[in-house]
Amino acid sequence: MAGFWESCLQRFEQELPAQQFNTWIRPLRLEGETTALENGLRLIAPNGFILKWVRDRYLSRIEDYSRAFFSGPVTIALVIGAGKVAPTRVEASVEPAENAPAKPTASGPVERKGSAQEKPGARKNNYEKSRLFPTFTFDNLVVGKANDLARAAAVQVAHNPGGAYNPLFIYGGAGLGKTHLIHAIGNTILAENPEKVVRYVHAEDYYSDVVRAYQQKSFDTFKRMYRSLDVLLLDDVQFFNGKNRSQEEFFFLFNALIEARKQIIITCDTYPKDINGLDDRLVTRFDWGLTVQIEPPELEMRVAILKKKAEAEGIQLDDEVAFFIAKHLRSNVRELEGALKKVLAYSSFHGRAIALDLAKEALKDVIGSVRNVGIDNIQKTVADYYKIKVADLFSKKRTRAIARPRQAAMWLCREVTSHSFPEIGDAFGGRDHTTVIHAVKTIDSLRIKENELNHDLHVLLQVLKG
Ligand SMILES: Nc1ncnc2c1ncn2[C@@H]1O[C@H](COP(=O)(O)OP(=O)(O)OP(=O)(O)O)[C@@H](O)[C@H]1O
Repeated sequence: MAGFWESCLQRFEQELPAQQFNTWIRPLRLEGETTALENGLRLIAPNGFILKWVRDRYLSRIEDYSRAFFSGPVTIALVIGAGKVAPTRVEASVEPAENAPAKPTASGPVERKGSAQEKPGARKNNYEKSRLFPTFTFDNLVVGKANDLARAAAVQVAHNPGGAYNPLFIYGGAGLGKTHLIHAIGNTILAENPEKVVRYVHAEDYYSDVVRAYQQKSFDTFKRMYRSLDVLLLDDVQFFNGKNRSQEEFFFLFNALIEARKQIIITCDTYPKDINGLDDRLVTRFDWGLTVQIEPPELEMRVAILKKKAEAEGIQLDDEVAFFIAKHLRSNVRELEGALKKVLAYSSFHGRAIALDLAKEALKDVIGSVRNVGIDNIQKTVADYYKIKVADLFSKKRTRAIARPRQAAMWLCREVTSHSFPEIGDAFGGRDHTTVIHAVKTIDSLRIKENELNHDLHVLLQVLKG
C-alpha cells in the first residue's frame, strides 16, 4: 500500500500544477497498513473541505492508478482526520443545501453536494456553508472570445478578493455561463483562503430571506449573517425587479460590504442601466467596480464546449458530430449541453455509436429536419414577414425598417445554410463580408435583449426549417 501511495504521489506531482498538488494531494495521508481494508486503502484528509474536493476531482484518478498498480479493483475510502467517518464517493449522500436555489440546467437541476462527510450537528465548515457547486470551476470553463474578458476579470477577483474590481458585475443572456463563472470564483477563493466566508445566493433566495426576516421579525440575525460574509456571490439580480424591500436591504448590505473591502460579485441578464424596476442608487453602485459581459459563444467555442462536456462523460466526440450540434444550437450553452445529453442518451439507449446520422435522429425534435434552404428562399421569407420588397434587401437603404430585416436575413443565412460570409455578402447586393459579420453580431446581441426580435427569429426559423 505504501509503495502504491508513493507512486501515486509522484504521478500527481508530475501531472498537477504545484499549487494544486500542494493544496489537495500533499495533505492526504495513507492510513497505516495494519488497518488497511482488505483489497482497499483508506486515505485521510485533514478536513471536510479537502475531502470533498479530492472526492469530486481526484478520486477517480486515484482509483485508475490503483487499478493499474494492483492489476485489479481496489476500494478506496476517503476519511477525515483519524478516520471517524468513511464516505467513499459512492457512499456519499447528496443532499440539497438548505434553501439552495434549484437552478435548472438542460439536463435537470444542478446537483448540490451536501455535507456528506460530517455527522448531523457537526460544525459545518466554510465550504459547506457557501452553497457552492464544486463542479463549476475555472478548469472546466471553456474560454473564447465570448467570455475571455469576463473570465480574466473573474480570475483576478478570485486571486485578489476585495481588491480593485469591487463589485464585479457580470451580465449576459440566459445559459451563457454566468453562474458557472461565479462559482469558479468562489471555489478558487475558498481553495486559497479556507478561512473566508463565501456565500452563493440567488437573488430569489435573498428575497425569500428578506421575507422570512420580515415575518419572523429577525432582521438582526439576517443582517448579521449577510454582513459577516467575506465574499457575496449574488446571482440573477434582475429578480429584484420591483422588490423594493429586498432592494433597500441590499443597498445597505452593499454599502457595508464594500466599505469593509469585502468582495461582491453580481450576475444579471442585462447591463445595470437596463435592469427593469431597479432603484437608481443600486444601478449606479453596480457600475462602481468592473462590469463585464458574456456573449453567446461563437461556433468554434461551442464545439470546444461540447467536446469538453463529452470528455467529462468519458466520451471522445467526433468533430463532425460536434460541429453539427454546435451549428444548430447557437445562442445558449445550456441548450447545447441538453442537446449533447440527448445524443448520448439516444446512443446508449439504441446501443449505437455516436455518429452524424445518430445525432441528426436524436435531435430532430430540437432542430427540425435539416432541409436545404437557399439564400433566395430566406430573403423571400424575410421580406414577406416584414412586409418589405425583396429588392429592399439588396438595396443601399439604411432605414431601420429595412436595415434590421436585412441583418436578420443575413443572420438566418448563417443559421440555416452553410454559405460563407463572403457568399452571403454577395447575395445581398454585393456587400462586403465584414458587413455580414457585423449583422450577425448585431442580431446575436440584440436578440438577447429584444423579445420581439427573438420571437421574429424563432418564427422565421420554424418557417424555414419546415
Ligand atoms: N464557457 C463554458 N464552458 C463550459 N461550460 C459552460 C460554459 N458556459 C456555460 N457553460 C455551461 O452551461 C450551463 C449553463 O451555464 P450557467 O448556469 O452558468 O448559465 P447562466 O448564464 O448563469 O444562465 P442563467 O442566466 O439562466 O442563470 C452550465 O452547465 C455551464 O457549466
